[in-house]
Order: sequence, then structure tokens, then C-alpha cells
Amino acid sequence: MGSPVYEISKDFVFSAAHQIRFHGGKCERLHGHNWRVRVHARASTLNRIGMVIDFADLQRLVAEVGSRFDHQNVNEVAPFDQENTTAELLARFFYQEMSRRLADLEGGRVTVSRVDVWENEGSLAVYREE
Ligand SMILES: Nc1nc2c(c(=O)[nH]1)N=C([C@H](O)[C@H](O)COP(=O)(O)OP(=O)(O)OP(=O)(O)O)CN2
Ligand SMILES: [Zn+2]
Repeated sequence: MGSPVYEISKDFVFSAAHQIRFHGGKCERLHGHNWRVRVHARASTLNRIGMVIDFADLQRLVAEVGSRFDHQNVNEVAPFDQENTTAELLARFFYQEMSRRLADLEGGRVTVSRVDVWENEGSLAVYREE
């Protein structure tokens, strides 16, 4: 029998503007998206009431990370004033920030397994670490 793995996810949606630097095409012009970020959290043991982590706590953490972008120009919000605003780099940012917050809250029992970022319904980037 395999070892147990429990995984939950929470979505966070924000509306913002951005431009892809050096794109050379239409995406270099200022434009907007309703980004959807899905953070997947995993644990091999559950807490005392049978949860990886409460959905509400995961929502609070992802909102802490993501709210800074809502109704902003993402290119002006650190660290994206210094790096490109691709879905891949946004996914990596959410992964790193959420990993830090979950480690602080749960002491390593709960980790981020992946982050999905949709720029629109059909365009998805995934970041995970192996
Ligand atoms: N690998 C990536 N490619 C592109 C990214 C990205 O983050 N990673 N981003 C863009 C632009 O942000 C662009 O706004 C989104 O591109 P696209 O999905 O092509 O957007 P459209 O609204 O034009 O979608 P259609 O399905 O073509 O209507 C570009 N590439
Ligand atoms: Zn775009």
C-alpha cells in the first residue's frame, strides 16, 4: 500500500493590468486579465479535526499574497517591477510566498504541491518543484 497524501486547493481571482516586456507582439502593450490562481496544498497527516488545513485559512493566506495585485498594474508591484509578468513567474511567486506562510503556520506538515495560474480560460501555467 502507498503512503497517504491528502491534497486540497483554493482559488484566488484578481483583475489587473500588465504588459509582457520584450514580447515583441501585442502582449507588450498594456492590457488586462482576470487572473485565476489555484494553490494546491498537501500533507501526509491531517490535523486533529481531519483537515490538511481549513479552506478558510488557505484562502486567507492566498489573499494575503494576491491582494496586492488586484486592480493594479502588475508591472509596478514588487517584485514584478524587476521581472516579467508572465503566468509562469506569477505561479513561481505564489508558490514561494505560500510555501513560506504555510511553513510558519503549520511547521512543515503542510506544503505547497503546485500553483496553477490562468491568464484566461484557455491559458494555464503550472509551477511546482521536484
Ligand atoms: N508562456 C506564456 N505565454 C504568454 C504569456 C505568458 O504569461 N506565458 N502571456 C501572454 C500575454 O499575457 C497575453 O495577454 C495572453 O496571451 P493569450 O493567451 O494568447 O491571450 P489572448 O487573450 O490573445 O487569448 P486568445 O485565446 O488568443 O484569444 C502571451 N503569451
Ligand atoms: Zn497578458
